[in-house]
Amino acid sequence: MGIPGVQRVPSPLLELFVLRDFLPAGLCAELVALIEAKRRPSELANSDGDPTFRTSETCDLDPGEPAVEELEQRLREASGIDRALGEPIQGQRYLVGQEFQNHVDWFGRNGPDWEKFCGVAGQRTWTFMVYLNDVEAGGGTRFRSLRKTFHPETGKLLAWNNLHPDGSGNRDTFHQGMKVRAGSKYVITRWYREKPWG
Ligand SMILES: O=C(O)CCC(=O)C(=O)O
Ligand SMILES: [Fe+2]
Repeated sequence: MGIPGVQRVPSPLLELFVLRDFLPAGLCAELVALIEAKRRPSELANSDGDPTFRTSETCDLDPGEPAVEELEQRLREASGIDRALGEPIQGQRYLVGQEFQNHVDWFGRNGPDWEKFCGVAGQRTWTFMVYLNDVEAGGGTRFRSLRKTFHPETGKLLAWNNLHPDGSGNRDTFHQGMKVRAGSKYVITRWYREKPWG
C-alpha cells in the first residue's frame, strides 16, 4: 500500500490500512446505482445456518461497466495485486437494522468448506472494502481485537491482510458490520486469493 495518504493502523496484531477519499463521490454514486439495480440477499459461507448472521443484500458487479472498470484500476494501483487474483467485485447494501455479525473473511484449511470455496483459488489473502456513502447512524466496521470501529465515509478504503506471514488465518482479523441505525449503507468488498480466481 505505497500510495499517498494511506495510513497503517498502528497495531502488531494485524496489517490494516485506511485511505480516505480513495474514490471520488461521483464514482461512489455510480456504484451505488449499480448495486441498487442488481442486488440479491447476501450469502453465508460460515454462519452455521443462522439467518440473522448476515442480513444485507449483495450484488456481483459487472466488470464490463465503466464505473466497475475504473474501480478495478484504482484497486490495482492501491493494492499492487494482480486482478487475476481477485474474486468478482461485490457490492453490499445494508438498510436499518441490517448487519454482518462478527466473522473472519478467511476459510479454515481443514474445515468442510475448504474444498468448496478454496479448491481452485486457494485461501483469501487481502480484503479491500470501500464505503460508498455516509451513513446517518451505525453501520461501522468493528475490529474486536483492535477495540476499534471504523465509520463509513463516502469513498473511504479499508484494507487488511487476513493472514499471518506463514499463511495461516489471523484471528485478530475478526470484524463485524454493525447494524445500521439510520439511513442506509453501501460498501464494495473485494477479496483476493492465493491463486487466480479462474
Ligand atoms: O460491512 C462491513 O462493515 C463489513 C463487511 C464485511 O465484513 C464483509 O463483507 O466481509
Ligand atoms: Fe468480512
